[in-house]
Amino acid sequence: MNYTGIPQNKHILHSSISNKTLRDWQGLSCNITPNNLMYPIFIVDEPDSIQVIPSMPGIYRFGLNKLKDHLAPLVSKGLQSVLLFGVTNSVPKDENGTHASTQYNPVIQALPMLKMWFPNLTIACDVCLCAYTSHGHCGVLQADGTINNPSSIERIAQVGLSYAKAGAHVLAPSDMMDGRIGAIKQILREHGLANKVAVLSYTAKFASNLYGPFRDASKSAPAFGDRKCYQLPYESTGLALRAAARDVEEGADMLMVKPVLIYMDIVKELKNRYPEYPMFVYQVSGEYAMIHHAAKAGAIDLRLLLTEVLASLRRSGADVIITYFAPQILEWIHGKSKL
Ligand SMILES: NCC(=O)CCC(=O)O
Ligand SMILES: [Zn+2]
Ligand SMILES: [Zn+2]
Repeated sequence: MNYTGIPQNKHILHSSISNKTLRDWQGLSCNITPNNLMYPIFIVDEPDSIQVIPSMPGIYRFGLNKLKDHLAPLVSKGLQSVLLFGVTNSVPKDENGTHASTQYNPVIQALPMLKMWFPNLTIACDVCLCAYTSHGHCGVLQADGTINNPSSIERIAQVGLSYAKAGAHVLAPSDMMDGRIGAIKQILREHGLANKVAVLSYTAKFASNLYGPFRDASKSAPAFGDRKCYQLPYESTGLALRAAARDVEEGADMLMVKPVLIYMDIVKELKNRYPEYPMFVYQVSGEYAMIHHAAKAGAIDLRLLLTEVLASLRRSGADVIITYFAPQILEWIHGKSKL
């Protein structure tokens, strides 16, 4: 025995983790509740169909008449929020994405129904043109094929307004045009909706190789070129920070990093810089596919790995995780008090 006062026991860590409650106390800020989840949904313009998406096993495109049955069990398990994407098969596409803001847009049709069926569900709408433009780009183009930024943000603001008028609680512009947050905030103010509708900015949306399955799901692949002139280069922390400063300045209510698993340094940095803002992260289609296929091949255990991934996202600073795994996670939360 040594009673000299030298704190020999100070670095014994096992005492903090020797039972489950003790371990839980070490990570309470990483807990996952239904409030930490947002579920992306594809709504297709064929009211009675449920369409398989081959590149995203387990995820479907739902027609308007199939949405209620899909969502009701999830809402009863605690689902708090959804992120809506429209997918069009028969709606004519044009240069300006005209039907992104008309009744042809399946999201605009679905909003009043969803609000009636699920009055406590918070509904966010992805605001973009790419599913409605003939060229498949996220903005309006000039004759030489480059982005016309002023026309693009005018259209994006109009699309946002039409979702807001149809009942959206949150507008999430994913187009990555300069000035879109300010343009949306301005049009909401002009129509008396600024105090009712929040703006979740896809702040740091990187030009990633992880979006492939989504483009298949939403039929929004660009007809030519790529999105590198408006999405962020993945090497650039500097542009991600400038994008966040810009969006905060323009009045964004919530921030997002997308994709997430290979961008967690950015999540941490943005959360440290903007602790006042809820931090959203989007676990995108390619991340979903990688985890799904690894589990299917028997390389990893889906539940164990996903639990670890979710905890690590929370640890890095994420408040809300947008994930295609939401139904699965809710099922686990529902079956057990803690994930
Ligand atoms: N605005 C949404 C995307 O661009 C892609 C999301 C995904 O890959 O899941
Ligand atoms: Zn887009
Ligand atoms: Zn997008």
